[in-house]
Amino acid sequence: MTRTRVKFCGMTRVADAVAAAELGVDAIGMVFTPRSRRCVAIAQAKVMREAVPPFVDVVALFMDDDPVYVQSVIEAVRPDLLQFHGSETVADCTRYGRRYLKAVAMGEGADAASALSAHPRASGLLLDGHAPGAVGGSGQRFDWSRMPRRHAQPLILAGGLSSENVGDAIAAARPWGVDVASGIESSPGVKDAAKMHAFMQAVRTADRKRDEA
Ligand SMILES: O=C(O)c1ccccc1N[C@@H]1O[C@H](COP(=O)(O)O)[C@@H](O)[C@H]1O
Repeated sequence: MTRTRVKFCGMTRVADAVAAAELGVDAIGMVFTPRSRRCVAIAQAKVMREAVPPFVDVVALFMDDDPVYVQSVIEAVRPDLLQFHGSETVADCTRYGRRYLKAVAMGEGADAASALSAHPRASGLLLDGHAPGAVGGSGQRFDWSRMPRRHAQPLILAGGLSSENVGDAIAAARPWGVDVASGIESSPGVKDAAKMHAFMQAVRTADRKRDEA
């Protein structure tokens, strides 16, 4: 039975994190890079972390951030996974001794195959839309046919997903997982309960269609 994994990213409110967990998400993302509109304070992240039930992973997202800051987040929030969105090398990602996801920006002309092979130690690779000049989490999608069909590590599709297009994205790219921030929000960092619910429904419908095909 197909079960596309789901991560809701950019959580800043406890109620949103709890609602996402109740909907059955596999992971909740918190953004710690100060360059993001969704950057959450460590104190607030600790409260959210405590509210997330077992069997739901907490993912801490960074983008070329100072290692001292990254380490302070790790110690305070105790995330299950790290997610790196910048130009971090393997050494930058592995220095904390934690499991991590590495994002690959799928801008025009990006070579997905070589970008993916550059991070053999990542627990998963996240292929993301890339809007020139934007930081990330900007709702920019990419051509899903560019997503490799097979790879040694789990591949996660991100960028501009919403309840309206995630079914088509899953049918086209058959990702191991999907990740969404802006498509489930009313404003940056503020999640919309109806959009979160509709997104999960759309994923499960797409999974059923894959099994019936
Ligand atoms: O969400 C952010 O603010 C963010 C900042 C910097 C790097 C990545 C960020 N979010 C990640 O972007 C993708 C796609 O987001 P969207 O659905 O297109 O808004 C997702 O993986 C977020 O984790």
